[in-house]
Amino acid sequence: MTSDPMTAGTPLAQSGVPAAVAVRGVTKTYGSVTALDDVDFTLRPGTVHGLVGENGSGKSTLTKIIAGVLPPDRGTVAIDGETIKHIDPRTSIQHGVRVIFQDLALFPNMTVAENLVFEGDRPLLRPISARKMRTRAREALDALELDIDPGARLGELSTAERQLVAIARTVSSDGRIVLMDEPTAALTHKEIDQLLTIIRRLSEQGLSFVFISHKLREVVSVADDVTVIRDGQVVSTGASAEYDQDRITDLMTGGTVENARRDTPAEAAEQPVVEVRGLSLATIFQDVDLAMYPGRVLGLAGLVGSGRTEIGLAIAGLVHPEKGEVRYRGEVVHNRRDNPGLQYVPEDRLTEGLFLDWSIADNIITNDLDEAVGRGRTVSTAKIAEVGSRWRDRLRIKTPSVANPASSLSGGNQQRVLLARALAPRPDVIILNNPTVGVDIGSRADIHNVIRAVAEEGTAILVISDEPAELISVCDDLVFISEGRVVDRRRADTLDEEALLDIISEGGPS
Ligand SMILES: Nc1ncnc2c1ncn2[C@@H]1O[C@H](COP(=O)(O)OP(=O)(O)OP(=O)(O)O)[C@@H](O)[C@H]1O
Repeated sequence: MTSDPMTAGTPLAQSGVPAAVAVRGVTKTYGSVTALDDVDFTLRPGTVHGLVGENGSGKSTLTKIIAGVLPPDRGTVAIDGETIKHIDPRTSIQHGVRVIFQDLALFPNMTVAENLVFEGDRPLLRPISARKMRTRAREALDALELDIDPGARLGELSTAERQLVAIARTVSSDGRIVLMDEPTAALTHKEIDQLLTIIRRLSEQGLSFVFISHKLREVVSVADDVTVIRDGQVVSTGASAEYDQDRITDLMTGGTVENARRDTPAEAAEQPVVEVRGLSLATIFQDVDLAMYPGRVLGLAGLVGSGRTEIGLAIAGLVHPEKGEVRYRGEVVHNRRDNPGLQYVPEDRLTEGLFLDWSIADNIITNDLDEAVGRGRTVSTAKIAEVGSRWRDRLRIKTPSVANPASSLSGGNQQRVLLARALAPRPDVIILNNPTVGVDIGSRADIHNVIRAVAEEGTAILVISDEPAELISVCDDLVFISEGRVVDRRRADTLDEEALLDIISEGGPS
């Protein structure tokens, strides 16, 4: 274990003022897995604290302990200088701790105002008046200088706006210590800037934030302090000025991560496996033409909301276009859902992806049941375990046993199970929607290597992504989508990140 002797485990002291949160000597195990091992963590009041680490390093477990959702096996949690004996969610909330989970825990069918003033424990017989609710909602939105209509239904807002409503609710309900897990995963670059500005402003007003993100650039820019966890242990903690992305990456992974660019193969000579012509659906996408070739990785670049996901879904047969056609090996396909040669990996693994109660191995094998047939032509549990273990090793899924439920994995490791499931039947076309969302930097390089290796084997791959570095590093060709239309096509090796970002944000060639 590499550690940073200068700072490892050193509490960030601030003279005279008690820490907003002080975690001391916390250990937490799940069965044979030690998720946290004697962890110290100090959140100074009025600061933003970036918490970083690879997938499965223990970040979510630490936030759950501070939020009182999980009891520690050993160690203590103090809030504002008061050590809390048996921390539970109610005590943590009473002390001003609020967690903004990735799913935001808001109510899409209620208005913004109703979401803002919702109190789960308010007696039914004492409802709040509509006028009071509007006033309180307005105040909460104004406090963050947000231009959002309190009467709008939450489900109609963009993800970024919902994120901001979640923060406004936290502030208006007297939250003072805010724990945010991957808050920017679904936001555009502009929305991320807006969110980070609001977080900075609120911290200057005295709120304290724990900010978990795999996007190290954001962490370095927004945080006052940084803590790096590796395998459940704090390997470094200190002022963010002492860190840059490279140093954090080294500390997280214990070594250097190489993120190579793909050696683009020679011009695609063969026939395309998939050919898309004139694909249109209402105002969502129009006249999309593209081709996917064996052994090549095509990137679909564009802003969130540009229509790129829907185009990917239409190619996968999960959304029905109104016009145009998709050909598979020259034949027009009518029901692509029946085609095991084509696999789609969704971005949202919790709602669209995994069977969380099933074992990791069962999740992987569902797509490749032939492989599970043993002697006597019955499904063999030994074979299922064998296939699961093979994929665990190949994608470095961090688990002591593939018999464990998928719910026992950290978010980034769940992402790998989804990928394994899609790759198991050896598809000849695979569509990956944001394949490394929520995945740490070391695992991202692993997943990129797997994508390249699968392409080498002859699979045609479509990668939908909003990460310029990812598109550049893994793709051969790029198609840019803006407002549902193809606005540009480039070979990836002719662009750098900046040029790519320019095309995406300007919505076409300059
Ligand atoms: N309910 C559970 N049962 C068993 N093991 C668990 C459970 N929850 C987490 N773990 C294990 O504890 C370790 C730490 O997981 P945690 O979710 O805290 O990681 P993380 O740093 O938040 O990862 P990610 O970046 O992928 O979200 C992992 O090895 C994970 O597999």
